[in-house]
Amino acid sequence: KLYESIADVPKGVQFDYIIVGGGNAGNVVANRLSEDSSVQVLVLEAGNADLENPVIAIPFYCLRIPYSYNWNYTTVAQPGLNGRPIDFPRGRVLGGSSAVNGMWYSRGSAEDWDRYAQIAGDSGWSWAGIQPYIQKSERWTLPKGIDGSNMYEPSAHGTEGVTPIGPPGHKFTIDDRILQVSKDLPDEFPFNKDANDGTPLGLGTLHLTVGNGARASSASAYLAPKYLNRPNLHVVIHSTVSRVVKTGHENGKPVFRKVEFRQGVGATKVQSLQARREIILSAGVIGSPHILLNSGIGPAKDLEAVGVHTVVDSPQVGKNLVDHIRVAAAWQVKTNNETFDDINRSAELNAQLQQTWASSRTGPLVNSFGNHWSFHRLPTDSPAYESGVKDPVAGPKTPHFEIGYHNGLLGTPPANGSFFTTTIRTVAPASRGTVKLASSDPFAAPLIDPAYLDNEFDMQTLMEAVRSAYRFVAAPSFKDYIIAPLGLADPSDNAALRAFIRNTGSTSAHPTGSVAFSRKGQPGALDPDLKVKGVEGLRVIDVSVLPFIPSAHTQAAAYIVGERGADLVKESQRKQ
Ligand SMILES: Cc1cc2nc3c(=O)[nH]c(=O)nc-3n(C[C@H](O)[C@H](O)[C@H](O)COP(=O)(O)OP(=O)(O)OC[C@H]3O[C@@H](n4cnc5c(N)ncnc54)[C@H](O)[C@@H]3O)c2cc1C
Repeated sequence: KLYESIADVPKGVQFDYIIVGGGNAGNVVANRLSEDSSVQVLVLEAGNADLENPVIAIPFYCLRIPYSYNWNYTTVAQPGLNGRPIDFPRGRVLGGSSAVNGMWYSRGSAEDWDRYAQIAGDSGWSWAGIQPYIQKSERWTLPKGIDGSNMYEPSAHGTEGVTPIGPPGHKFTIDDRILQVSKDLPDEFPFNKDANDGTPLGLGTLHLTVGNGARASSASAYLAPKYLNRPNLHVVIHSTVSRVVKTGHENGKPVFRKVEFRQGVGATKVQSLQARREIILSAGVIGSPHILLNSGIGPAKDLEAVGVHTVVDSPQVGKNLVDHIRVAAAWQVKTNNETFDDINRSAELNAQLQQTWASSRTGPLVNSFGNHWSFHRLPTDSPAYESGVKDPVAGPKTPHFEIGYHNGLLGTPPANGSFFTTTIRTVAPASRGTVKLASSDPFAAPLIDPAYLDNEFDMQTLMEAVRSAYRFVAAPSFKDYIIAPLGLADPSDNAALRAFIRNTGSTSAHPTGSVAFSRKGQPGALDPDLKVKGVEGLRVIDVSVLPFIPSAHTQAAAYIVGERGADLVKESQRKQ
């Protein structure tokens, strides 16, 4: 059941598992662990639960989601972005970032996952090893009126899982023009029917976590009423966890089976709860390392610097933060009343479309903010290879960068004009950043440093990616459509291109890696079974566990990590 307050949970229940964070991965874990009716599962989520709010439920409004559903983090000043600190969004609502994201669903390359397995020394993390978890999480669903041919490879998709996933449900006239580029420029933009089959390179139709025209989040899917009604599943919102607390020693290691938390906005009282088996941190790439550091599990030197007592010196906690740096390039296009700029500037049109959405779940509001993506390798003669930085991709079939295609301006357009935008991101960056404590106050925001563009490899990748986007709009099928670029005039002017990237670069909101796994017995934050090294009773299950960022949008990884993480917990339980 969903509770507003811990005081409402039936008295006397002893929780076997306490999951911190009812986000993307956390709700998957909660669902799977509560399949066993003999265990009691508690989820503590800091945010509220607001799935019916149209701004969350209507896919097209994903760029309008207000700050009240967000942790409102800001990075530290980024030297690679000309000293700018930037917004760093993370969902703070039941469903976590899956309730506020753009819903694009991509798994990365088979090589990404095979590298995880190799790092972990655990074939369960390989591409072959994760297939059962993809099947468990995915329920491939074609939207009304979409036949889906040329949009996916059926053998790569599960139809029996929990989360509805499918191609966009509304076709724009520009869609044919975009796909025509794969015929105009087949060497650079080869057609790829399905980027989710382990080989993402090429241009094709993207996939979305949308079902019956509405956003599917881990809350709407994994906490659907039939699951939330289980008598052994308890989800409490408005509960911000500050620390895990040592409760004793087992096997010569400190045990952490207690959480401290505050309930409600502005509350000062700290409450605590103990789990019989495990505490599972699913608080995300910032929340999970933040809680560990607050608890004295982290690099001793950094903890002492802010006056936090070290319980376990774990140098890798909070290290290895990686995100996909991105820029957006936009063009004014010949007006055809077909771009979504009109929706973004007309309240009247919005009202009409909302009615259509509500009555038939059709129309442009069933889409996110783009229908196509393309994934690319750097050319073999790229100056990136001369940068002295090791090529960060997982293998030869893994992309270095991605271009997303958008049928309008992202954000509020001017009063007149129609636009086309590309979002351009490195999907295999070399940069590595940190999450650190700002102070010993466990409720103070941590210091977030993604270290964007701190190396020439990433800069060269993004420069090549921007040039590629400009070549895209110069393709025969596009060039009659384009009027003029809005920002950067000429991407062959290297100085201007660098300045454009440093002045406008921002987050893709895909950070991973801040509590990463490594081989058992090797330095690192977690073992391959996601247990915190050097500790008993404590695991992390969210995208912070991935030692490299996947060459993909990261929610698919959250579902996969959640599914496999839950199985690993069950396996430990069986062994006990
Ligand atoms: C704006 C935005 C757009 C994105 N777009 C896409 C996209 O289109 N496609 C894609 O694949 N990915 C996208 N992503 C990324 C993707 O959504 C995330 O990588 C993924 O959902 C992360 O899952 P997670 O379980 O690791 O963390 P989250 O889903 O962020 O879950 C963490 C949860 O823990 C809670 N929490 C944190 N700290 C505490 C605490 N101290 N106490 C209690 N609760 C706590 C949070 O409120 C949250 O609910 C986007 C992300 C954002 C923010």
